[in-house]
Amino acid sequence: MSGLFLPWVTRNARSRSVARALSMFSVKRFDGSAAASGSNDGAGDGAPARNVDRIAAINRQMPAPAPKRVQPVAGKVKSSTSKKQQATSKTKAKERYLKAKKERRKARQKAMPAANKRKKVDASQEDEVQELAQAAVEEGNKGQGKGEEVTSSSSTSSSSSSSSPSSSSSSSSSSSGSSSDSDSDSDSDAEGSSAEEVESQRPVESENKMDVDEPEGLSRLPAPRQTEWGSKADLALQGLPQGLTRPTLVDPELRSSVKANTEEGKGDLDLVSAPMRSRLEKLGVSEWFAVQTSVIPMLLSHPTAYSLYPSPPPSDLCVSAPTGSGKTLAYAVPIVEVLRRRICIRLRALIVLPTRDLVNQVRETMQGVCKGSGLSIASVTGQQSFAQEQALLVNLAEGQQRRKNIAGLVSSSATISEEPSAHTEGENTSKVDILIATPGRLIDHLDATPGFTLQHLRFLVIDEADRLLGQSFQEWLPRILDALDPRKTMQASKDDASAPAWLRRSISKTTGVRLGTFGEEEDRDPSSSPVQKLLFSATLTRDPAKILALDLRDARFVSVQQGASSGSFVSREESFALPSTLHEHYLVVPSSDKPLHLFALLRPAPGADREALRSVLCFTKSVESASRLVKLVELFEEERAAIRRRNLEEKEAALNVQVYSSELGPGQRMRMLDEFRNGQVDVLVCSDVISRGIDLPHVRHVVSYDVAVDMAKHVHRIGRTARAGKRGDAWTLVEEHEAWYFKRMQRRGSASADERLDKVKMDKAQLETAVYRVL
Ligand SMILES: Nc1ncnc2c1ncn2[C@@H]1O[C@H](COP(=O)(O)OP(=O)(O)OP(=O)(O)O)[C@@H](O)[C@H]1O
Repeated sequence: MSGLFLPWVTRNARSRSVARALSMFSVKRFDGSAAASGSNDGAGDGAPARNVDRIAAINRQMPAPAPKRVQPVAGKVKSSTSKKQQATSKTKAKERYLKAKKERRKARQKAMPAANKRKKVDASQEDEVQELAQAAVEEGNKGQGKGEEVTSSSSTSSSSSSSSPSSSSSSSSSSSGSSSDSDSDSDSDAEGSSAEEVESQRPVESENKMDVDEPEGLSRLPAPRQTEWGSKADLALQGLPQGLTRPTLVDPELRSSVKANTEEGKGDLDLVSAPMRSRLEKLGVSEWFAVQTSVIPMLLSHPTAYSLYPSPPPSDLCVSAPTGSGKTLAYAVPIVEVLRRRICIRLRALIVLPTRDLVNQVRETMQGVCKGSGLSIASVTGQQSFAQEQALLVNLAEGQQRRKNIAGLVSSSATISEEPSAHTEGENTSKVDILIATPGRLIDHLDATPGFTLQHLRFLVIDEADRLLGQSFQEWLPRILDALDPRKTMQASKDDASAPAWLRRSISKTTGVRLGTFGEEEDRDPSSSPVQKLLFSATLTRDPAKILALDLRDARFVSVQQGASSGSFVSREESFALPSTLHEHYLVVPSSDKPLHLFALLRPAPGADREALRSVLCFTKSVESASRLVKLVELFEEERAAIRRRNLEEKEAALNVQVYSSELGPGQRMRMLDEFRNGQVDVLVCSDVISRGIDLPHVRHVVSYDVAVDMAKHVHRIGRTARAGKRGDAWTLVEEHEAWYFKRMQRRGSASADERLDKVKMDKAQLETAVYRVL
């Protein structure tokens, strides 16, 4: 049944708000099964079975329909006359062929020596079978040439059917019926089956259907296959630096005290200064996490680590560590430790992040760590006007003023002609030591902010590197690399903290006095950039093309993952490590029952053996789905409250469910995150806009209402909980037709998927009770 048909909604006086909400979901269809169950259940309004169907009918509008494979129709329509003609012509051809074949064999046997005769008989029988099949095919092709339709050769003989392609398809078509039950497949394979077994369990129904109907003579194109990651050797061959093919593996359980190690001699982490330690302790950091324990010494123990223009420059570093494992401090602490010794302000550290929210978050962390160091920090994301950001970055007014003052001091003949333009790098008037930026806005400033330069950069951090390296807008990466290249910014490489280059030249010309420089500016090697590049992500992939584009120097790769200490790490090159405190559950559900399952998680039936989920971050596939889901949950809540009132049950607080989306203004987004942090919002529904990097320590549960499109996205989503060693639970609602793909994604994307994943089953009673209490 199609068209707008919602009899139960209009009949049910109690559900006027349901009808209102439904009209918002623009319900266009109410299919026969739901209507039938609504009218046949014989129960009054609010009967459980009927309500389940009603909700299912609402939800039918929510998920996008799964794409269907188009079945080829060629070769399907066959007239019975042509089939008979074909069968007759084939039989005759076969007879003719057999006769000729028999005669040939006899002649051969006569000519053969006696000893060989017995062996050859067997072989010739096999030949015969093959030639029979060949003859049948040839005959069929002749028929095709005459405009006859070709039928499957499986009908000709049992032996030939085993070798002909069409017969194999017919046998697989019979098996497709049994293999089509993807749900039962997903139910049964949770324990202990290998990745290969998963491959063999792939639902083959649609493929085999296509085989059955394919016209003979057309060879099928190979099925698309996902690119496999190469072995270490393969990666190395593709030009990946050696250091990246051999990761330094770090046990995620590794910890060390932030307090200075006074008893057992100096440890690597004792390189961290006392003021920094006390600062961290004030921030609640008493021990270093694994990624910090390994990365901080790597960055601070190099002989030239504290130099602003290290020569030789230290190695670049790529770090992959689970979500919530403390990667931000792993780079923030060494940066502040090195830069706190600087004398004059230059832009020395640039941290690039993919979103404004992440920039704000990292800026706050940096400000916390920097406090008392004298370093200045700024961020540019486009949230402020361009002019405001420029005013934060460079001190143009001061630079212009200085030029004016100097013009008065130095003789006019010597200075005015040499005075560089306001854009000259030599007149660096940076107001910040550390800049945190989104790539687009950074490029805008490189283009249009006079005096803004990256030539003094000591650290370039690319956080969420795999995501950023996948973005090419404004050619941000090559532009940054160009801005770092000293050969391209040579002109201003020897400026001075107190006197710009043009002034030094002018003064030495007129007075003969050579002005000194602060620090190591004079000694820096103009052919190589002092910048150390640091890449971080929980899902850092070593895609050679992207890595090579970064022009890394002697790069090393640190990977924090389970099994590293025991040596049991196997070379699953691109598998992602997950926090050990994360518990992952999934529910295989019919698409139409997804809201019911979510609601049953939020409002479990009385007596259910699990607690209601609160502090939930819920991911949907789009902003639109997020808004609709929020409306649906609100509707459930309204009805639930109404029933409780009528039943004189105790009043209970309604769930506060909100949408968080990029469509909200920056202020609204910040407010909403604050409310969520404070516990005012119970469920925050969002698309993948905050799946990466956002640190909301109180998030106890993550629900993937729609399955993530790939494992990397899944890892970032579920990584919003179980952070900093706390327990967290992730729940994924998997539609029946997605079950196989979900499991394959899990097994390919992370080791120990089978042990980790907990399959949750909700019986109908649990769902019905939940719904009964709603409507
Ligand atoms: N040594 C530590 N002791 C206690 N808390 C820490 C420590 N290091 C980091 N944290 C806290 O852990 C949380 C997660 O840190 P952070 O955001 O740096 O994780 P991450 O590895 O960058 O995660 P993601 O990959 O999701 O971005 C933060 O709240 C941070 O304050």
